[in-house]
Order: sequence, then C-alpha cells, then structure tokens
Amino acid sequence: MEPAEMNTIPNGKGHEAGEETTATAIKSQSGDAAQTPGNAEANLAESSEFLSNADDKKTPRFTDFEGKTSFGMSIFNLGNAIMGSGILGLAYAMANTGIVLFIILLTAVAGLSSYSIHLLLKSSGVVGIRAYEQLGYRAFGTPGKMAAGIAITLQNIGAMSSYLYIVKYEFPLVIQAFLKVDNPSGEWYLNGNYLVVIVSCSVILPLALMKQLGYLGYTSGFSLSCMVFFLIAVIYKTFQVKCPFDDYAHNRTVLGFNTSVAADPGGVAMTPEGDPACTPRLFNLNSQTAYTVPILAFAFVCHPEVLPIYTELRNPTKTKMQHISNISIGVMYIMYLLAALFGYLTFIDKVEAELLHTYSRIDPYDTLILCVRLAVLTAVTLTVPIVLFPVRRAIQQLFFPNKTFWWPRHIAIAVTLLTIINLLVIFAPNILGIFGVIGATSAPCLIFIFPAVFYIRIVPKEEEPMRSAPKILAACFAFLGVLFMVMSLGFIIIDWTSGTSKGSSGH
Ligand SMILES: NC(=O)C[C@H](N)C(=O)O
Repeated sequence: MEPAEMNTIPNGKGHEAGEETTATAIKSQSGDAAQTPGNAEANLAESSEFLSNADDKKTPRFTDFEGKTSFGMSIFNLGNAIMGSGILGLAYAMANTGIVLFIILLTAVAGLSSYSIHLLLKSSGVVGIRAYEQLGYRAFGTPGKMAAGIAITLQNIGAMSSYLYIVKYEFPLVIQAFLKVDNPSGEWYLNGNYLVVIVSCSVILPLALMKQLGYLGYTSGFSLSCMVFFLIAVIYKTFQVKCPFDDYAHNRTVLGFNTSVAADPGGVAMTPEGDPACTPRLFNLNSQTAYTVPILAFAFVCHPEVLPIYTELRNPTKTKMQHISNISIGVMYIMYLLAALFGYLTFIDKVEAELLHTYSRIDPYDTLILCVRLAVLTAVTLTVPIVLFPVRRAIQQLFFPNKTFWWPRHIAIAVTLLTIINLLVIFAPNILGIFGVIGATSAPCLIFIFPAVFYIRIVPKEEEPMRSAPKILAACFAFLGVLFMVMSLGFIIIDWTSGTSKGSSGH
C-alpha cells in the first residue's frame, strides 16, 4: 500500500483536517484486500462485522464517514433524486399502455427499483464503503470501478441536461406570459440560453458547492412541494377540461388573431362528443407502447444517489436506509400514478410525450398552468445539485481516488460539470437523441445489471453459495436488465431508421 493511501477518503468526501480516524486506515486496507487474496480473511472478518452490526441493529460500524443527516431529510433528498422530468412523460406512457397495464408496469418497476437498492445496500455492507464505484472495484477491480463511474456520469449528465432543457424552453414562455409580452422582439430576458446560464450561476451552482448532500434537504423538501402543487393542478384540471378539448392555436387561427404560439402542424381534429378518443382505455398496445418501460425506468432512477445519501445518514444501518428508500419510492409511486392517471384522463389519446405542452395547447396564458410550469421549473432546477453530487463523487473516485477533501477541487469539478451541461443545452439541443441511447444503456446498468452482478461477486460464497436463492434471484435480475437494455436499444434503432423518433427516456 502506498503511504498516500493511508489518508484515503474512499467515498470522495473528506473529513476536516484532524478529523482523520483509524477507520480510514481500515478502509484503505479493505480496498487493498480486494486485490490481494492473502487479505481475504481479514476482509471477510470485516464484512461479517458490518453485516452482524447491521442485522443486530446495534451501534452501526460504518467508518467511512460520520453522517449527520436525519431520517426525514434523507427521505426528502432521495425523493427529490427520484422525482424529475420523468413525471412529465408518464401520462403519455399510460396513453400507450392503457390504465391497467400501466399500473402493472409501474408497480413492477417500483418494486424492482427497491429490490435493486437492497442489493446495493447489502453489497456496501460487505465492502464497508458506501460508494457505487467502490462496489465495482471490489467486484471487478479497476474495470468495475470505471464502468460504475462512467454509467453514473452519463446517466446523471443526461438527467441534468433534460432538466436544463426544461428551463431553456419553459422559462421564457412563463416570463413572456407573466409580463404579457405579445410580440417578443429579442428581449434578453426571453432568451432561453441566457436564462439557463443565469439559473445555473445563481441557483444551481451555490447549491452544488455545498460540501454535503445533507444540506440540500430543505431545498429538496421545497422541490417536492412544487411537484405536489403540480399534481394537485393536474387533478383539478381533469374536472375543468372538456374532452375533446379546443386547441388554442386552432381557435386563434379560426378567429383571425395574430398569435405568437405556433400551431401544431398535426393540429387537433375536432372530434365530436362520444368519440372513442375520449374514452379511457384499460389496455392498449401500439407502436409507442415499447417506450413505456424506458420511460418508467428513467422516472425511478435514483441509484447513483442512494449510497451518497446513505453515507451522510445519521446512525446508518441497512434497515434504516432501506426504509428511507421504500418510503421515497412508495410516495413517488403514488405521485407518479396520480400524475399519469389524471393527466391521461384529461386528454385521453391527445396527451403528448411532455404533459405540460398539452396544457399549453388549451390555453398557453392560463394562470394556473403558468404557475404549474413555474413550479415544475423550480422543482427540476432544485434537483440538479442533488444529481450532480454523485457525478462529482464518481469523478473523484476515478481520477483522484487517494485524495482527501480539497475545496478548490470540489469547486472546480462542479463548475466544469455545470459548464459542460450548459454548453450542451445551449449549443447542442439535438443531442437529446443521444441521451435516449445513453438512458437506454446506463439506466438498466445502474438499476439492474450492476447491483446484481456486484452483489453476486461481493457477497462471500461462504455466506451465500452461488446456487443460493438470493444469488439466483440476483442473476435473473441482471438478465432482466440485459434484456431490457437490448430491447430499448432495439426500439430506438427501429425508431431512428423509420424516422419517427419520439425520444424515449431522455425527456
Ligand atoms: N435521477 C434521474 O436520473 C432521473 C429522475 N428519476 C427523473 O425522473 O428525472
């Protein structure tokens, strides 16, 4: 072991100077043990110590970091990590599956998501370090660590870009409507690119510079309340909007108004009352049904954030963290179900891939809908710092594995990441298609494949033989992930070649 390793903070978070404990040395040894068969015994002793402690619910013995975040704040943070732009695509997914099939799939993805967190937590109990990349390292050495780090980076950069796209395209419309600017003539405050930079510098960057994720609990709570407001508005609108709805652009054209709202090229056919297009379906299968699982999987991705949140949890145990995950997933499940159901019941077959757009087609200047847009904008903006944390941690794990916390590096990584995402959103809006592919590859890796294969490799054979039920189940889970990845990629390729791209998971 190199002397430098004795000071390693493997989770990428540092202690204050002088806070270094012998625990750090224990971790460094365990990192080494992964590579040296001779140390396997010591390693196993350490793992069983973690496991027995977790199971006994005695004083926890995780020594990689002393967390201070409460149970409630951790629920807010994880809930905020789960809830993002994914919610806007769910009504569309329901339109393409029907209500019953959607509920079955939503329940399945939520359940699988929670099982996958169980695998991650159990593996991290064995390794003793709560970092996704370290699980990869323990399971497969450097390639495993690289694979985890790269998947987290790609997935989360994709998610953050999708949030900033919302800021770029929604924020100018909201400002325009609130200021009642009918004919915009190049005002800077209606330019989405400037707004993205302003929001990034004034809101996201200061939050992303926080030393610990736990501090973001309050903003996460606020972000979730914004989404609750969105949900209440979606439910309320179901009883307000008559099906078939009158397209605003169509009305304005018919009445001869000069409107700045572009008419949808497809238009909305004015269907008579009693049209089947206004009857909700219980089951539905069409060419877009294939996108449902990628949309749902994207909506439930929070796995890169689980271990950082666990690291900062006060008195951490596996059971406690699993409760936090189950509560967050459970609450999001209910919110997702309600948003999808009422969004679908409002527009039935006319619902678009992005729910907010559909409301704008009724009346883009409706005050409630403008407030809802503002709420969604705020919610996704406040999610960016949470999603940025695991990327910074992955970069630290990959490039500066043996370094203690250092403010200049912490700040430089955040600034660089935000700059890259801003440049992508401003100059390469067409890259969303690429993120569809990334979403289709990194999401199944992070949710299904990595937790399962890491678990199989990390949990010692003495404790769970290869043919034991938990490991066979984990193997099936990994297989499901591969199947899902191949399917999603196949659909995207078919979509591209037939030229009807809808962009699956990358909203
Ligand atoms: N955190 C993520 O990667 C995506 C998040 N689950 C969303 O719905 O936007």
